[in-house]
Amino acid sequence: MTAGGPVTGAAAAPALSVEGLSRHFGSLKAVEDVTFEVRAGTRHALIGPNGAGKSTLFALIAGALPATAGTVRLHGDDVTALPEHARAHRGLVRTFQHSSLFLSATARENVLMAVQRRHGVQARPWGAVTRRRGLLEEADEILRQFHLLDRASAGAGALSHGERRQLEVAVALATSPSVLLLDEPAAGMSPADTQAFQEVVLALPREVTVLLVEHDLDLVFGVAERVSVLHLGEHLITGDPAEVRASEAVQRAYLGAEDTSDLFVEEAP
Ligand SMILES: Nc1ncnc2c1ncn2[C@@H]1O[C@H](COP(=O)(O)OP(=O)(O)OP(=O)(O)O)[C@@H](O)[C@H]1O
Repeated sequence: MTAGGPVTGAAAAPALSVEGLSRHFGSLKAVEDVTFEVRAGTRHALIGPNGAGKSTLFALIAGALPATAGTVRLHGDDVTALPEHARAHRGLVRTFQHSSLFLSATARENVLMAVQRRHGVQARPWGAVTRRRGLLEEADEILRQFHLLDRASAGAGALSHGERRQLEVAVALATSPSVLLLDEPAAGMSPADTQAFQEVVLALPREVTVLLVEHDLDLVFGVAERVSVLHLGEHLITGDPAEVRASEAVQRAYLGAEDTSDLFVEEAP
């Protein structure tokens, strides 16, 4: 395994792949023999009805939960044995469903701390944050991309729910990930916040591959170029949105689920 990045010669490898990945809880097969790939540079969504195994699979990919069987590869490199922080160090970075921000620090300080970590500068959230001009400018540029520059001096705890979710992605992006895992970002968001968040995801740089686990199918079909569907722990299909919508197996899996109608409504032109 090569430390610090993709394996040389593996340029054609998918950004992320899972092969035969399983996680059992006693006799419950929460994730069972799942195999799919996330191509480099794509916005890829993972969906499925309640209890399908999405959160468990996400935790296996991030390294928060050990697999019962199978392999996780990052840029072709087997990272299955690595803990979450080591995967993050290699560029596989997740945002959390529950806020991971320093709520007593400002929006700018939150991004600055992530920028500092990337540059190997010691960050001290409880004290004065080093204000090196270049790092500060970098942090402000990220805040600008996320339409948060005018909120830079606000405490993260004073931001609206939607702004906080955007700040979480800004903080993750500041660590320069190659694969960004977004864990149900629209949870608890208003439709307007979800729309703003969709624009943020669409504006992310192409060097960053995005894997999104999300219940809000408007957001999923608004951003995803590829979609993987889980059902009862098993992988049903990975394809482009039209293929997934047309899949009878997917239609059967969603039958009776409240969000079925959304799944099959054609996208607005
Ligand atoms: N720590 C655990 N111990 C035992 N069973 C678990 C555990 N975590 C998840 N499960 C079970 O695994 C199955 C898949 O759960 P998971 O949360 O991964 O599904 P999900 O698709 O994310 O569901 P939802 O959409 O409702 O969040 C469920 O039956 C759940 O009860």
